[in-house]
Amino acid sequence: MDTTSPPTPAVSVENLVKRYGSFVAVDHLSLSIRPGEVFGLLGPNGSGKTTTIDCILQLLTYDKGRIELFGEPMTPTSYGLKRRVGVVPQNIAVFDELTVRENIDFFCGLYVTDRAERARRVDTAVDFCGLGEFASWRPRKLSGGLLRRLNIACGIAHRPDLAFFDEPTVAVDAQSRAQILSGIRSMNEAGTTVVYTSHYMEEVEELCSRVAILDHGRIIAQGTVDELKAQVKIGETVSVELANLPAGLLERIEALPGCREASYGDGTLQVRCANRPHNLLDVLGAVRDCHGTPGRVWSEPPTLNDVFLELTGRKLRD
Ligand SMILES: Nc1ncnc2c1ncn2[C@@H]1O[C@H](COP(=O)(O)OP(=O)(O)OP(=O)(O)O)[C@@H](O)[C@H]1O
Repeated sequence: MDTTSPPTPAVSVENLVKRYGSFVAVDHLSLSIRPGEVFGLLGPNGSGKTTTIDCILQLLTYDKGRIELFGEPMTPTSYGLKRRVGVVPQNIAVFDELTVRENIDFFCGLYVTDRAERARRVDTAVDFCGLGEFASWRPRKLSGGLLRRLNIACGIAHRPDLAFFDEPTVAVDAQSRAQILSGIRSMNEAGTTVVYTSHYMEEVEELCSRVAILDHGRIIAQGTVDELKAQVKIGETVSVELANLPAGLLERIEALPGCREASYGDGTLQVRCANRPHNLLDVLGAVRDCHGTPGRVWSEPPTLNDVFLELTGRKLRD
């Protein structure tokens, strides 16, 4: 018999309710984030992600619920706990009149008073976010990607045990995105628990050990990406290159038992399938019967985006 008790959660939220007037933005939400995880919080616009994070951080009052960090109740005056937390907000929050380094030093100084130690941590954060050559620049001269990296450096320079990243890669180029993601990964490897919200499913799939999907202020699914994929009825997407769409093929495909949705565009037939065997063979059989001449044929397993669409019925940015 396994007698080891589960580790104390880094974040525990029980029955959280937040109303704006009569509108319920967070509706009896409970979640538990284990220490050492990268936990993804996903949901369509307005589903309550930022509100939940702001309640956890005590930046908002809430109507009901219990919030604990590392086993201690989190309250507006939990200054000891707040020191252990880093926040990278969705909106860039830096001072225009300070340089890159001065900004990071200011935010780090809210938690670390020892000057020598603070200088070391600021240096590390500057390197970590690849801001070395821009350390003396003012924010208005920085590109969007560098500004995001500065926003991150300000949130994590004090080396928190728990870090919240609210859409940190919005509107950044591929290079900054890669830098941000690898930075978050190495922070996590060094021991920081990470809570991550994003509208980019590939990022979440790559980065997060567990995910919760929110809709209308409620958690509608929670688990590892593989567990979520197993919960829904979607299977692979089969794609077939066809120079022309033979008459009757789309109707024939749509009548297949495994077809959930079929479309043709840009010379490619795409069939989203149910989770059942022989989808590829069935699709190719229908193409052959309609005298189609396939070019390339490929099949992709379901993605987190497919899971999200099935569960919420919506694209992330609708
Ligand atoms: N101060 C406010 N007053 C009234 N309603 C608000 C307020 N702040 C947020 N809301 C509403 O609460 C709901 C949840 O908003 P929230 O910002 O938490 O969503 P989100 O999931 O973070 O969205 P996004 O992906 O767009 O950042 C939305 O319907 C929003 O309009």
